[in-house]
Amino acid sequence: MANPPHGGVLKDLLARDAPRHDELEKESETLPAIVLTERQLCDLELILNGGFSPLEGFMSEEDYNGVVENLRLKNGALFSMPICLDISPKFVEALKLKAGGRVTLRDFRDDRNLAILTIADIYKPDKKKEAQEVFGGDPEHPAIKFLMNQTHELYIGGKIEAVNRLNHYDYVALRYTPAELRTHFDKLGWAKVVAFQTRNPMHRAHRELTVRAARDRQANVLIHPVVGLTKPGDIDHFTRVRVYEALMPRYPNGMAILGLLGLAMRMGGPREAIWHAIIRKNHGATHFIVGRDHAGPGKNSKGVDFYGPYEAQEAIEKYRSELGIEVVEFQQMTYLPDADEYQPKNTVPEGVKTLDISGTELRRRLKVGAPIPEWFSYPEVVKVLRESNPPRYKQGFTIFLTGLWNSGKDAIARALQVTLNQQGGRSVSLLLGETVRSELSAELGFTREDRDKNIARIAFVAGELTKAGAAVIAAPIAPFAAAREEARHTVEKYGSFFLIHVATSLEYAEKTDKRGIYKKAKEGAIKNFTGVDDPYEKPTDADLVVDLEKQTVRSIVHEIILMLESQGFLEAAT
Ligand SMILES: Nc1ncnc2c1ncn2[C@@H]1O[C@H](COP(=O)(O)OS(=O)(=O)O)[C@@H](OP(=O)(O)O)[C@H]1O
Repeated sequence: MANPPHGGVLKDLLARDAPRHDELEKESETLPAIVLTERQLCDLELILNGGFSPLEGFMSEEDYNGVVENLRLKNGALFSMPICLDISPKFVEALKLKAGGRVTLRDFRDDRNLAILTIADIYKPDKKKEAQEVFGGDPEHPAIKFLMNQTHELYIGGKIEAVNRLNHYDYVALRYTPAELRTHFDKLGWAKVVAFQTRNPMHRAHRELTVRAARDRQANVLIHPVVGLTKPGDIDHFTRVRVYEALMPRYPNGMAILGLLGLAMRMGGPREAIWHAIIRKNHGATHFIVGRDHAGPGKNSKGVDFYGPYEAQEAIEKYRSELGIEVVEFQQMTYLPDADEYQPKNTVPEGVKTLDISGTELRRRLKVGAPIPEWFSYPEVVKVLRESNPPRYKQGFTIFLTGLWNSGKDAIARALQVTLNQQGGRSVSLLLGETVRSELSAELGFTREDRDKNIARIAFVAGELTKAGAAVIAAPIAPFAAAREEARHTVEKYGSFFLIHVATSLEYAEKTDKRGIYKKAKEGAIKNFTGVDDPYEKPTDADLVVDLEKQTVRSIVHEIILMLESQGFLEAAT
């Protein structure tokens, strides 16, 4: 039998309310609705499926205060994390929400009604106290930043009736509800299950650690990674799940299974560790691995750790007797090259050689395509990570040429396009000013506002193409520094951006104008013409400055190619 849930009864609201589904669905259509955010959706899913048992809804004021102050619900049960539905006073007023009323909770992704909440109370939390008591009070803590900047002023508490489960479209088969996992453990005949929480890719050390935990306790293993919300900047869950799937065959057959948990983490260290243990208990695990700095957000900007390395383990220890899940303390594993094995760091005798690769070093190696040794990770895991972190020579980039009309930027752009096509390896997209103006921005004129919009559209397209691995060459006039900076910012979310100022002088651009455009502009036939009666703000942040009066198109293209090559974009690593 799987471990009994927290509080004794699995609060599987979906199963409980299934017989009343049609009636509840009908009612949900008639009620005012709150459209849930991504984080609220994650919380709701775990309330609906019993992952947060004994909760049956979002916390009312008494439960909330009890949890913040003493880690206890009103009924005395241990619970360490406030699970609250925040709402703005304006919204409460607009929908005339009040205690006793009923409100539908809706999914923002597909507008489906998921639940009905019967309002117990609407209250103003003491956010300062919550920040201090729950997360430790450092204003740089991500959960405190979220609480202060993104969480609305009021919380709305009340019990929930389930209408529909959340729809997922990724890794659906691996997302087990607590009830499903419990059934699965029973079917497999697993009496003892060690759960392993992670928000990172797993390597050989993690495999050794979990196997060791299983061996010590004569248990099986549940790899239970978080795929809801983790720390900003973490490796995306798509990559991670492919990593876990690649790793699973490395466990002895029948020893371990993989299940995904749609939790929104708070990075709350000690409080979060207790919460994680309760969630795993609800999913049927009997043992839970708690590591060094478990669910901690690392260091603040002054380099100070938000939590002590063993604070989480100490917090758990304090509640050990009532947790109902045995905590297995994580010993950091280290590699002993002479023995070709992993050992807990604290058991390695002095003088014995050990090897480690830090997360930062791993990211560096992935970025530059440097080797990752087999003692550290399995080739199939590294392959997945490399696919998601291709080396520079496989990454997309944007070359953004800015300059006056007839500065030569279009000629350079076209010559660069064919040069890169000749090189091969990437598709090359050319976004000339005139093409964009006719295909994307036909309705725009040449006011500053319209020009800014035009550049923002180019940046959006360039960003998407860069993300997809293309070489993008954009060549608008882009006379304003702020818009160029914004474009850099947009593209750099996905790849590299090079600003090239084609600094050919106005005199030269005018002298070589075979179409008589400058003449027309000077005569007033074209208004707001850049360089004539509209400004051009010279870039101060260009990655390269070129000038067609002093250089040929060929030499400029060569300069750009050399710049790309020097940064690893053109040469395949050996
Ligand atoms: N007032 C004014 N100022 C500047 N340019 C003008 C203006 N009116 C029209 N054109 C023609 O529009 C083309 C330049 O547009 P861009 O998209 O590169 O400009 S911007 O980056 O949005 O500022 C460029 O067209 P092409 O020669 O076809 O490239 C200009 O000739």
